[in-house]
Amino acid sequence: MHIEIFALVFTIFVLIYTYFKRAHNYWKSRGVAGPPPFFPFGTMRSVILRQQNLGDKVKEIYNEYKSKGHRFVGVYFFSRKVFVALDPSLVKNILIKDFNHFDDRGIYYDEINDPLSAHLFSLSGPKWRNLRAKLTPTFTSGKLKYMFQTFVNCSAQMTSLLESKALKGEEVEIKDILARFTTDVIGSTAFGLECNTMKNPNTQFREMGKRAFTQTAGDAFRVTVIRSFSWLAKLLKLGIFPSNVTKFFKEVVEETVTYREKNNITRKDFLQLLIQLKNNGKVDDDEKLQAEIKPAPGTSLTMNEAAAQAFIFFLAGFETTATTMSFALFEMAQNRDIQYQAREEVKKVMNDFGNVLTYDALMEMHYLDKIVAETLRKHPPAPVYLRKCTKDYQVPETDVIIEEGLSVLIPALALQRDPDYFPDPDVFDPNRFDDERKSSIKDSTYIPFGDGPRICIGLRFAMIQVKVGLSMILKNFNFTLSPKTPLPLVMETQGIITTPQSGIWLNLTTVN
Ligand code: HEM
Repeated sequence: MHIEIFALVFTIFVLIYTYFKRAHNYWKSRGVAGPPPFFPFGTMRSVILRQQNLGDKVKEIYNEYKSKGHRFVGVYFFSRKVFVALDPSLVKNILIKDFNHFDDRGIYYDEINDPLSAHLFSLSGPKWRNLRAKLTPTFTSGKLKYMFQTFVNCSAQMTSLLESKALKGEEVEIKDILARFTTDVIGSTAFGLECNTMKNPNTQFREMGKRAFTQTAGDAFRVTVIRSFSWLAKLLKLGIFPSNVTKFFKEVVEETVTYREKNNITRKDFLQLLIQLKNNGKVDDDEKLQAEIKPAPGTSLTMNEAAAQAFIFFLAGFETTATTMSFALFEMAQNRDIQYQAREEVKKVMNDFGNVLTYDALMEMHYLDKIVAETLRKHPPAPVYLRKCTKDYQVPETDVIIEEGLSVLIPALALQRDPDYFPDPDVFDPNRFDDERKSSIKDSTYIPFGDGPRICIGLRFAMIQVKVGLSMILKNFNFTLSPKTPLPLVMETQGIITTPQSGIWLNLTTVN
């Protein structure tokens, strides 16, 4: 009996091993270079075991293979094959020129059992195209101007909290406070909730937001099943996020929409625009947000679809922008002349606008724009991102075919830290984005928001939020790096967004 069990286990092991061996021969047999794969992790052992950040690992591979003259490489996550584009012209083809071969991300969604998963980030094909067309008008500068006061109100609450800490001489972990600021902004604009996490850091909204970004062992197992056996995930009705998280966000949207419709309430936020899409199939022109428009049949959003978009705005928007502001402050804390110049600009512009932070004032802060651009170059929150090949694609000037169904990885961090494109890449130099120098940046080497038709839809919203947060801090505080911040920064090894493991600690003093 023991021998039979042993034989069975042995046979299963041999079968799995053979399967992996064969899978791991894929790139070599096609003449595509890449790091040698090992059973069972493939080429990403350190990332899978959470010993290394994905962005850093890809940068390591990029540097090694680019220096050997390769324009692309093949890697494996377990047995999953991933094509990595190293050459900017190839990146440009994938994101822009030959987009019709790569218009999907290959992210699992299940409209029926997990309606919140069917959002703009995960949808593909005509469904994505149709939704993108509908949502694009919600991000025009006119609509963002309309919401601007919400950004300012939330930043004022943040400034009061920072002031109380500064006056007590307390060090602050700025990433946490900025995440509360961005949670308040998105909570208000996408869900219509006054979260006020500055006063109450443990609101259910923030807790649920944090839970969505934390991966327990159970979550990791569920996500692995979803990624590897999507048919089984659909059968078992598994969702990407824990069910209490999706239930919470779905109910918030449903309750707020019902309340607004019943009481005829309108507000200047995304949710109002999503309600318009639900009822009318399109958003109103900027000047007539409350006007009646005849519904265009079959084009409106359902309640679930509206909730899914609010959910992705929150997921894609709060951590990315908080991280960007944190890194900008980290760099300015160490480069005091840059901090000084930025503060002088903010003070001057504010003075010109009667000491009120308006949308137009923000647009005049050009040095701050360069600081944000350089922060996103040196510390892109999304160090890599994925596309899925939807139609076989022959890599130009080669015989290599990227087959339909394969994942394609874009190494944003590696390109943006490549000394061939950005000399002294580890130096924080906002003047790289001066008008004349900016025009010489090679195409597709600076891509913190992606590029092409699937470029980040929240780009302008993000820039406004980041600039509002930074200008309020610069105007009100001088800041230095606390010795509590470990140098060099150590990045989290889990999650896709680059974020410092021990946070960023600052000492603040008020500006007179
Ligand atoms: C600094 C902040 C942000 C960064 C660095 C960032 C970065 C990115 C990147 C790299 C992509 C993928 C682009 C591609 O595949 O070509 C993306 C997509 C997306 N982002 Fe952002 N993002 C930021 C803020 C936001 C905000 C504030 C929102 C919403 C309010 C948002 C919503 C989205 C959505 C919905 C997509 C998917 C677009 C589509 O597939 O059509 N992002 N973002």
